[in-house]
Amino acid sequence: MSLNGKTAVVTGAALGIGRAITELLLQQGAKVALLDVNKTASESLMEVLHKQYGRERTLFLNCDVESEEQIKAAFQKAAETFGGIDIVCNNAGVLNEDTWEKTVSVNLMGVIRGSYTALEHMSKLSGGRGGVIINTASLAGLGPLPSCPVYTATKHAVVGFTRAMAAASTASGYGVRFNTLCPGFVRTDLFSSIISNSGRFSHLTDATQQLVEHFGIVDLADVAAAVLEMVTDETKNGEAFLVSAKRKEYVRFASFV
Ligand SMILES: NC(=O)C1=CN([C@@H]2O[C@H](COP(=O)(O)OP(=O)(O)OC[C@H]3O[C@@H](n4cnc5c(N)ncnc54)[C@H](O)[C@@H]3O)[C@@H](O)[C@H]2O)C=CC1
Ligand SMILES: CCCCCC(=O)CC/C=C/C=C/C=C/[C@@H](O)[C@@H](O)CCCC(=O)O
Repeated sequence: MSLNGKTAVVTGAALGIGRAITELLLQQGAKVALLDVNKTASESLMEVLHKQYGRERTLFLNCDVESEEQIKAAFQKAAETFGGIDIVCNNAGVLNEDTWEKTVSVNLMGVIRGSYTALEHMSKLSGGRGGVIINTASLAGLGPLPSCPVYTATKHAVVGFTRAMAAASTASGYGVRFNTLCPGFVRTDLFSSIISNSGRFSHLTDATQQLVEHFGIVDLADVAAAVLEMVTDETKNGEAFLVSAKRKEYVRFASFV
């Protein structure tokens, strides 16, 4: 399915998974607003994207997802520039067990802030045309990563928040689908930071290495493809897509009703 005429916002778009998602959405025809705090990486990516896709289909906005003011201004600018918003990927995340309050602030509060701001533009109840929101959690949102308890907590919270928002959206008639991306290990800057950023749990690095060996390293292309599937398949709402090197599947959660 082509994304021609669709407009996307991706947070943490300059590097790693966010960059891969951005490039795939552009390949499929969407216009993309790239939100990131890393101005240097964003500007060098923008040079590449301008050459490949022209200047009209991309917009870089320097935006820290920890800031309500910056995120509101960035979404407003994206909506004005492209004429509305159809797809939002709340992807920005950090892993640091030392500065764990910041990990909660970016990974959880940033996703909540991004989702609520997105709804102001996308909900059919507030004049939007509906659409889809993909929140990046992790395999660590489904099971424990022992060297990173706070990171694990934020990712479990993203899964729970996104599933609840999907149900809330259906019950309220927002016309917006919500799905969670749960990648296994991906070779990015965040992945490389594990030893320096595990804080008081740095002695558990070997246990992480065992998990890496067990789950393998998943390709960025497979992660981005999972996002595209959840964006384009209109039957997907409230799903969590597990994408590791060995397993690619929608998660089955226990039902208590
Ligand atoms: N690399 C991995 O193994 C996995 C990563 N993830 C998640 O995927 C997402 C992306 O991670 P990676 O691409 O690996 O990381 P990365 O470190 O390569 O890229 C993260 C991007 O987010 C940006 N960013 C960080 N804080 C920000 C903030 N406050 N506001 C706006 N932008 C900000 C960075 O500047 C960077 O461009 C994160 O949510 C991460 O938790 C999930 C599973 C596995
Ligand atoms: C090494 C850097 C970390 C990179 C950041 C990540 O988000 C990587 C994600 C990897 C997390 C692994 C978590 C392991 C979970 C297991 O405990 C297992 O219980 C998960 C099982 C999930 C399932 O089968 O449903």
